Amino acid sequence: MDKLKIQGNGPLNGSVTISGAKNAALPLLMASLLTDETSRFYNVPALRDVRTTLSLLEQLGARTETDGDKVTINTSEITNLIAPYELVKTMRASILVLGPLLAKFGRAQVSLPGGCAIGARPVNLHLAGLEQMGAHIEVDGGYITAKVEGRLKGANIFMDMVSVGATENLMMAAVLADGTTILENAAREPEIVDLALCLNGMGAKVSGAGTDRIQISGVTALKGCDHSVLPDRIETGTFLVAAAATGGRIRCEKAAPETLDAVLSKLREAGARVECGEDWIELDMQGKKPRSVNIKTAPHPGFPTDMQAQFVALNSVAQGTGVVTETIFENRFMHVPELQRMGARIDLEANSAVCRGDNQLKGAQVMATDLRASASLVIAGLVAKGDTIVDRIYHLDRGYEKIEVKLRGLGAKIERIK
Ligand SMILES: CC(=O)N[C@H]1[C@@H](OP(=O)(O)OP(=O)(O)OC[C@H]2O[C@@H](n3ccc(=O)[nH]c3=O)[C@H](O)[C@@H]2O)O[C@H](CO)[C@@H](O)[C@@H]1O
Ligand SMILES: C=C(OP(=O)(O)O)C(=O)O
Repeated sequence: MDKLKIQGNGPLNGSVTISGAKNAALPLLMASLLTDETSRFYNVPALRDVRTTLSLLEQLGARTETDGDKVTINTSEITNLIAPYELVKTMRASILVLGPLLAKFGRAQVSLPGGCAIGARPVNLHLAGLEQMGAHIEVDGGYITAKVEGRLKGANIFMDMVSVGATENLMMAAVLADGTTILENAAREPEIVDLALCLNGMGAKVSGAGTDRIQISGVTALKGCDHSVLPDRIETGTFLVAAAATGGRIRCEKAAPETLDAVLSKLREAGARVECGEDWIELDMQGKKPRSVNIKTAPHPGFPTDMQAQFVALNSVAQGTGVVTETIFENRFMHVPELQRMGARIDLEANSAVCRGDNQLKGAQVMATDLRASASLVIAGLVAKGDTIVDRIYHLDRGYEKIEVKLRGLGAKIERIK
């Protein structure tokens, strides 16, 4: 199993190119199931989750070709409508084949994703929305079996929690439904806007994406697409926090600053000078230590839960005390005990982490437990005195493209140990 060895060596400095967003790429690739034609995607990140998605699509009968960051998918011969446990257990986003398969082929069988390190993560909203659109759904033996007679029917769906995945699944189901679907209390994440943009490019009629009310007028068929994946706002935020924690100065190229308002505002509060252009962000700590910040996660445009762990690492070395409150997932503080092993002074109180800064972390052997927890350990390793070994980095490889290569480009001493 690969590990990362990090030797804390001062401020990050330089320029880094941001990859396409994992959380945009996964639903976009699944959307190729909605057409018989060929779809072409650009700026697709080379990630484990993308490879898993392509394997899943291939199992269903799609033909895929990857050439650098371009992925071509032909879905003219989908022969299998089952997403098996072996793949779904490694990537929860596999549930996103359910809406497209049901809308296009009238049936699908998808393994229940089950819980994961950060929480239970049920899919009740996905299933309830599809049922409202006329699907008959059974859950048995760990599998969701969904069927519909003829086409799905447009419906007015109110989701009583804001869910990114349910919004995406129902949006993809609704584009081929008979009639109009309204999704109320929809998630407003930039990745949903990107999906709507792609679907409209395929001939769908989606409006309101980016607001909490999305309207979809169903059409009978969609064509293939040519779509470039949105830049990864979480990868961008992770590099910016790493630079801030080390007192450094970096420039993120090919980024999407407009998707990062809440994160940039917290970085400014932490004392960073942040400047943005159309597709770049520069952060400069001017050699200073960051100040601790208080954070409360919330659905977009609130502060993203996927950036929470990185800010816990930042607060652990910043000046003063910062309180980080997690409101989206019930178990997303798995990084805290590992950071404590490096000397971080953090108290967990209900769903808050009270981080006392003014502290020098020390390198240690730590274990990655989930994707963003891993990122926080890497950041801690960059500011710690001595060597840090991060184990189980397969979590990191799900969502960060060549993170050690990119960090080395910024001057970090980090290597992958096979
Ligand atoms: C691949 C992808 O895009 N993953 C992102 C997506 O995950 P994902 O789409 O799984 O997250 P959701 O937005 O659905 O989850 C938000 C909350 O709603 C709950 N819930 C969700 C669905 C449901 O049917 N019932 C239910 O109770 C979840 O348990 C969680 O507490 O959004 C999360 C929240 O921004 C991010 O952390 C993930 O990185
Ligand atoms: C939780 C995350 O991803 P996923 O929903 O794929 O588990 C994440 O990207 O931080």
